[in-house]
Amino acid sequence: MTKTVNILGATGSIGRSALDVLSRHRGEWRVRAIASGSRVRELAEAAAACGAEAAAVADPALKDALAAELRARGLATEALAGPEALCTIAGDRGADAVVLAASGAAGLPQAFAAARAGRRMLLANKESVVCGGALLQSEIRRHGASVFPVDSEHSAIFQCLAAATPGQRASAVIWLTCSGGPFRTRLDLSNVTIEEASTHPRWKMGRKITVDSATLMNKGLEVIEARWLFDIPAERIRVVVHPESVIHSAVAYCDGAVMAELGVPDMRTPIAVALAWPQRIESGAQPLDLLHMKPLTFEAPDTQRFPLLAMAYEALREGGGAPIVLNAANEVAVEAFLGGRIPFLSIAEVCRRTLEQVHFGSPDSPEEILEDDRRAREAARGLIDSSLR
Ligand SMILES: NC(=O)C1=CN([C@@H]2O[C@H](COP(=O)(O)OP(=O)(O)OC[C@H]3O[C@@H](n4cnc5c(N)ncnc54)[C@H](OP(=O)(O)O)[C@@H]3O)[C@@H](O)[C@H]2O)C=CC1
Ligand SMILES: CC(=O)[C@@H](O)[C@H](O)COP(=O)(O)O
Ligand SMILES: [Mn+2]
Repeated sequence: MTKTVNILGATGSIGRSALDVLSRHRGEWRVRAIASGSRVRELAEAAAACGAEAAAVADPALKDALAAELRARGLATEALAGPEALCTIAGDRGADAVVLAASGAAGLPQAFAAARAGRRMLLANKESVVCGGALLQSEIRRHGASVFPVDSEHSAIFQCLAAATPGQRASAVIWLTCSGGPFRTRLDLSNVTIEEASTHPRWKMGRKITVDSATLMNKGLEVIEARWLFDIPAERIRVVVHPESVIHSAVAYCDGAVMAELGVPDMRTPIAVALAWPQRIESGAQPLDLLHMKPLTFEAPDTQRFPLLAMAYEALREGGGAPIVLNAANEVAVEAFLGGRIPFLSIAEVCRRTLEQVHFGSPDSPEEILEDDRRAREAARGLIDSSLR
């Protein structure tokens, strides 16, 4: 029988890769609904290509524009708009799976909606795991939802842990691999350009995550993501720089065995894993040719030049609202950097100062998380504005 899937963030890098994988399995999978932030033309094009029954934009003011784009392509796709419509799509019990691939904390309500509806969650949006913390995990368990990580490292860890017993997991150590980003060997980061920070050495991704990889904040977010997705404390999560991005992460067991997942850097592989698990399906990714592979190298991350990685560990240790504050400050600072308002090095500085300034306890609801997120953003923007005066 054909299965159905909804995709949040369908116009983005992950969303397009997911549509590509699905297009190879039209007999088994049908796309039911897709959603994006504001780019209505791209969303309508995606609807035309995948035949979605409904399409939604987060911006409520764009409903008519979306409807016009759909009509212009002769589509009967229903046009929806607004954050509630996106949550309805995320929690749609008529879909067998939902791909959560919005960028940033904007994806948080969608993750909670999917969790509360007990969905099969194909989870790319790491910010929702970072901000949702223990609360999101408890909602996932309470409502019988299941999470299949799409983030490449977490997909690797998921596969390396798949056969582990609870006893084996209890002492397992996660090796989270990190490309090192575009500035791994660059000593002076004071004159980094937007273009340089927006070019990843191995992966083609959205702009925000690409800058996060350049600051190593991406790895910091991934440490927090791994802590919650695998219920493993920070002390047993280690980061290793592996510039070739062939080993996507590894798990070390107490007997000395280390399980790793390898592959070419292509997000269609983790998407296919998440979609089909425990089966495996063709993804379109090239096979890894072990005979012609360059040497694999490893080094320790430099937390002096890239302090955001250490800040993420600290935020995790501090707990409460600290990861929410760090994430919010980072989103604001990255946006300011990409807008040409602050230099690259100020991203970490804005995060550090916001963490010093703003403290919240553990949130009790997604609404409280969003309120903490809003207040942290306000503080980060204040710091940026005062630094520009
Ligand atoms: N790209 C990658 O290879 C990887 C990405 N990830 C994670 O996946 C997520 C998506 O990343 P990526 O695809 O690169 O990002 P992109 O910037 O390429 O795409 C972001 C998507 O989110 C949509 N969007 C924007 N605002 C909202 C909103 N309020 N609600 C719903 N959707 C919204 C955008 O729509 P619009 O086009 O209309 O703006 C777009 O479809 C991030 O959390 C990232 O960290 C994780 C691992 C790898
Ligand atoms: C593809 C993916 O999962 C990204 O998160 C990628 O890992 C970024 O690479 P680095 O953050 O290691 O540079
Ligand atoms: Mn990743």
